[in-house]
Amino acid sequence: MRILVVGAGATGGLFGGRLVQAGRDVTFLVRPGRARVVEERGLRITGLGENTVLSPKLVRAGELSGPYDLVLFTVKAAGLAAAIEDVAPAVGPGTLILPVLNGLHHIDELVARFGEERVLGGVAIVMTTVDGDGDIRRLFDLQSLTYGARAEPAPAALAQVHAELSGAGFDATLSTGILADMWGKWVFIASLGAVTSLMRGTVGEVADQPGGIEFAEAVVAECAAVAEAAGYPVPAASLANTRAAVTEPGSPRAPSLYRDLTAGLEVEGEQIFGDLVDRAHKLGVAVPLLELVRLNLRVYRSRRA
Ligand SMILES: NC(=O)C1=CN([C@@H]2O[C@H](COP(=O)(O)OP(=O)(O)OC[C@H]3O[C@@H](n4cnc5c(N)ncnc54)[C@H](OP(=O)(O)O)[C@@H]3O)[C@@H](O)[C@H]2O)C=CC1
Ligand SMILES: CC(C)(CO)C(=O)C(=O)O
Repeated sequence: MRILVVGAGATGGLFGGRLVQAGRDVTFLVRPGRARVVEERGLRITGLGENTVLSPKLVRAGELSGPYDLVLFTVKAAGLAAAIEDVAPAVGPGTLILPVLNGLHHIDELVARFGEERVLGGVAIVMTTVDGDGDIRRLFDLQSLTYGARAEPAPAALAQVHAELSGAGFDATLSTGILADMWGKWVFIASLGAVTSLMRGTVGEVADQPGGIEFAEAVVAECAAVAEAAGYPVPAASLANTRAAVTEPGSPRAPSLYRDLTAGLEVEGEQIFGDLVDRAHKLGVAVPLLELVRLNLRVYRSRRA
């Protein structure tokens, strides 16, 4: 199976790198700057005692030949529209597309370009970043990828995709309820992102202040209410995990959105919070805290512009 990984950043570098290590036929679609770094240093995965150096196949936009069987989309939201056009020559009638972006906004864009039947749902649970040297640094011992068909019947090639992704050094799960999984992850990332980005602090820094835990719990309640109204209530155990993760005193936890924010980089504010607020309004759910986060990040983004 020919696999194209779009982007060799924090998520694409890790999952694509693991697939390369496992001997799968993987090519990374990269832009010139990233290509230079990977060609000079190799694709390096570091952190948690690891020092892996790989020399994967790279391809640039305009050099793609023939369709791939699986396209793993690992760009950030701001790069999605351009990446969709770059990757189009690699998508044929039998290609399946597996995006790992947070939220749900990207599904509509991918479906509009490539068709309903081609786009799977996906959830990545990792904590990785690209460091100053261009290496993929693992910050936490999490490596899991969950994917599945968003509607029945599932594409025939999905079983083969699952076989290719399995046994490659990360947890690979074929889900029969991927939309619910995506909503669950969205509630988690929006809760964690809202608490840390609005307060400009890690989970522990917020939880350690009077009122911090109550604030975080109120954020989780808003996010969960939207998911429930949308028809994807987060199971109680999963919600309890989310609540525990965002209220833990002393915890250094923070999402990639917070790392981007504190580094002065572009953030996925509209995709993670704005989209949730819009859906809440349509569903009649009150989300004053999420509206505040959206406004806060809009101000941040306007100052960057
Ligand atoms: N990092 C994490 O721990 C997690 C992130 N996520 C989500 O995954 C998604 C991806 O995030 P992440 O991997 O962190 O982002 P990164 O910015 O680290 O990586 C994205 C990569 O995509 C590349 N890219 C963008 N456009 C193109 C293009 N047209 N062609 C080729 N490459 C392109 C960028 O290349 P260039 O270097 O040229 O800019 C960059 O290397 C986000 O939605 C994020 O929220 C989900 C779970 C965990
Ligand atoms: C919260 C986390 C680490 C889970 O994978 C994530 O999705 C992110 O940082 O973007």
